[in-house]
Amino acid sequence: METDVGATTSEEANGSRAEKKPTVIFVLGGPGSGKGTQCAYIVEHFGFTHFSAGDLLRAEIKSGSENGLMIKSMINEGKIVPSEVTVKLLRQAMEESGNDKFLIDGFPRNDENRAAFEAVTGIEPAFVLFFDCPEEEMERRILNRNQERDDDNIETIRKRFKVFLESSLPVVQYYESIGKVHKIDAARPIEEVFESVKAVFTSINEKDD
Ligand SMILES: Nc1ncnc2c1ncn2[C@@H]1O[C@H](COP(=O)(O)OP(=O)(O)OP(=O)(O)O)[C@@H](O)[C@H]1O
Ligand SMILES: O=c1ccn([C@@H]2O[C@H](COP(=O)(O)O)[C@@H](O)[C@H]2O)c(=O)[nH]1
Ligand SMILES: [Mg+2]
Repeated sequence: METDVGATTSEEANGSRAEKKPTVIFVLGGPGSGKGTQCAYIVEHFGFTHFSAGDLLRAEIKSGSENGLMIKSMINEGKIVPSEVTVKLLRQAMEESGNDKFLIDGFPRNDENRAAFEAVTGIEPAFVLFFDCPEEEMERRILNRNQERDDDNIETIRKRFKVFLESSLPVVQYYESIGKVHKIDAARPIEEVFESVKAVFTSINEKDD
């Protein structure tokens, strides 16, 4: 069965039945803080489907889409791709997944992203995981990562850090102000970080029972 992401059913239009919205968790943190790494573990243990917004954008470049060149040049400059492009890709991926529990990694990147996602899908995140890590550690990790990403060079990394501080941290602060952030110390070994992540998911599952 397809997950209905932000669509309105005829019954809803009549006001007779509200559609159950999918559960979305935003996974935020600076470049190289370990978002993708931890999401892989969460998927294994808690049955979520993981979408990295960056991965979806890189796939869009590879697909030869008409937006490909624009996306490629934004990524190479560490800039934030327009919300309409990213939200469309996320919405499509969620609809096609067949799941109703999503980890959205590396999005929203700015306040406009956040507002566009909520307006288009009608979904607010259940909570936000924020991986907190010092810049020197993130830089070390990215420079040691061998994924052949065009933006994993020191010049673009510094631009990505600047954009993170100026545009993405305010989104985390917004969610903090409404009590939705679980902050994780990400400057520890992978297994230790996951112990803290696991504790968040376990306590939320217990509350739901
Ligand atoms: N806790 C950790 N300690 C040491 N290395 C780590 C840790 N977590 C992840 N790494 C490594 O650091 C690199 C970056 O991790 P990852 O790709 O998960 O980060 P990310 O937050 O998704 O980065 P980006 O925002 O650039 O996509 C990878 O090579 C990964 O293996
Ligand atoms: O919502 C998003 C996510 C990513 N981008 C662009 O992609 C790169 C790489 O993102 P990662 O999360 O590190 O994979 C990022 O620097 C942005 O240029 C985006 O525009 N919007
Ligand atoms: Mg990543």
